[in-house]
Amino acid sequence: MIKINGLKKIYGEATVLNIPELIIPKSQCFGLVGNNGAGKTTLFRIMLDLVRATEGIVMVDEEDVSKGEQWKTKVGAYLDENMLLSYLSPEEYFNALRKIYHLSDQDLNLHMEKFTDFFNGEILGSKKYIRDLSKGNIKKVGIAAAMLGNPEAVLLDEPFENLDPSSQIRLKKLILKEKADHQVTFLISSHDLNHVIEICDRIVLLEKGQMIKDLDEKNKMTEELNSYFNVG
Ligand SMILES: Nc1ncnc2c1ncn2[C@@H]1O[C@H](COP(=O)(O)OP(=O)(O)OP(=O)(O)O)[C@@H](O)[C@H]1O
Repeated sequence: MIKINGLKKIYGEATVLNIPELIIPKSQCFGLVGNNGAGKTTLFRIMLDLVRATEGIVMVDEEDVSKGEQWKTKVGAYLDENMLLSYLSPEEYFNALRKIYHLSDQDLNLHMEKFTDFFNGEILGSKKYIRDLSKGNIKKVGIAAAMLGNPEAVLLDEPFENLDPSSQIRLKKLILKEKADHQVTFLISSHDLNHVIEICDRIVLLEKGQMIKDLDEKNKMTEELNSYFNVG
């Protein structure tokens, strides 16, 4: 379970995030939406202790992420290309992660098998370094890496961006299957309302760092989000 309390991030005079309380239970597929600059990436970065909050606390299973290390074995994430070792081939990268997570070759092979359709024959055996893959294929490496090591929660920033339509559909299936089979909690930020509405149990709408909607009824998500984003 992820708990946020009194979280604020202030840059100079600007408060870019202000979340009094947010609790994300185990196995929830949590969608985060909001216009450019709303604070989605900042929230994810603070949750992963990549950026320090000005005030407040993020807890993963009762552990403050800015103080402990144990949570790192429970959380996988892909925010951007900076999280990868782009000078490695995908195989070399996955194998390095396999060693970090103390997985066997067989564990890694089983994990890779889950991504066969998603990779579409373009990732493994491509004889390319990660940096030389297309943007969409780099994203696929990052997403597969985020799900390696049996994390309890996976944070994905704009996972559908740069993916072709078939890959977007395959990713939605992968997320739903991981959630159903292993009760993985997913936190997904996206500008694609249709995708998040389809797969998320709950969607929070951020505006200028504030949570202005917290929606958990499927039939209301479409109406509420369309009316908010319809700039007509
Ligand atoms: N290092 C920084 N210094 C100053 N301001 C920053 C810094 N990092 C982020 N911000 C500001 O924080 C606000 C939130 O940015 P953030 O990237 O979290 O938004 P976002 O919702 O992820 O946007 P997008 O949809 O465009 O990716 C923006 O106004 C941004 O300019």
